[in-house]
Amino acid sequence: MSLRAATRVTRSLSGLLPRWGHGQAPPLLFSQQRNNSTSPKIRVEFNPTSGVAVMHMQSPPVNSLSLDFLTEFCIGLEKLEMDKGCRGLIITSSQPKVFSAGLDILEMYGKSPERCGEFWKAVQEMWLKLYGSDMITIAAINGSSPAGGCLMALTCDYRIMADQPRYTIGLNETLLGIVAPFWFKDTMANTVGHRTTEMALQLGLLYDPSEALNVGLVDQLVPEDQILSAATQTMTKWLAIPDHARQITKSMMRKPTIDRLTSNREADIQNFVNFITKDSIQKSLRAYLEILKKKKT
Ligand SMILES: CCCCCCCC/C=C\C/C=C/C(=O)SCCNC(=O)CCNC(=O)[C@H](O)C(C)(C)COP(=O)(O)OP(=O)(O)OC[C@H]1O[C@@H](n2cnc3c(N)ncnc32)[C@H](O)[C@@H]1OP(=O)(O)O
Repeated sequence: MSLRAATRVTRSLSGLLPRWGHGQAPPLLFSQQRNNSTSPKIRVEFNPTSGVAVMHMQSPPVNSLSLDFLTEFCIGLEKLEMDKGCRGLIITSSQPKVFSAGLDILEMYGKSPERCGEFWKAVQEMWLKLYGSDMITIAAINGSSPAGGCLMALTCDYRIMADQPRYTIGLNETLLGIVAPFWFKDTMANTVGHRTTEMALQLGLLYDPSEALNVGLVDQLVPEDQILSAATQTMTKWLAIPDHARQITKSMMRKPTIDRLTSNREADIQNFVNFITKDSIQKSLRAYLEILKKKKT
């Protein structure tokens, strides 16, 4: 059964699930240790001659955005941002078939409100740093990229996706019974327009590469083995533009969206915590996690 079809079963499944109290962790059925490995989740290669860095996401199995991952990502990004010699950043995945599976669902399931707040602050930080980056940012999407993974790609200046029909990309939050926050929605609308975003978000649409190119969610498709060379070629074109003019233009386009979150950060964290710790939402997340597990059997 496809994940999308399986997700439709969530509603009928949820009636069979046991209830648990607000803020109380249900029995741990899932491995909560997976992302606690101490090996680096991000590998950065910087070429001082070209001024371009390649960030490889290497957090098995699916580069899910855990608190540890996001912290490492932001530290890496900050270091590159402070290095005046670094003008461009390509983000890609070292994991087979997946760019990023989006937010780590285990960070949102059975966690205390304090921990959820800390996690959400890190998600905001990743978006603020990447969307507001002075560097030229290119996502080399060499695998599926749902929800938060799609957000990460949308936050870059340019998106190249591997032309592999089984890969999908989109903000599919509603399929999990959750809602894409306003700044996820704004980032998508800034890229593909209001109408496409409205429909995609309500239906939780996951696009294959050709559909994603058609709606403008990605800018270019290439065979998977050419993704880094295509990203490097595009980067060369962007590097030819004087930095200050490009950076001011980028800031002019993105500042109103960034300001909207910056001036509502605390309220946004509170909204997230209130929403995600609701019994009904925890129940949906649990059912979704079970579906992900069952997919294998
Ligand atoms: C009133 C308004 C209030 C607003 C409040 C805002 C609330 C909004 C909150 C949050 C927004 C949410 C954003 C998100 O990003 S949620 C995450 C969404 N992600 C997904 O739906 C992706 C799910 N995963 C997949 O579809 C697939 O795993 C895949 C296509 C990425 C890869 O497929 P495949 O290679 O076949 O791998 P498996 O499915 O077998 O997975 C391997 C392994 O990884 C686990 N896993 C997958 N995704 C996640 C994840 N996102 N988080 C944690 N773990 C994940 C999966 O369970 C398997 O685990 P294993 O069995 O232990 O190996």
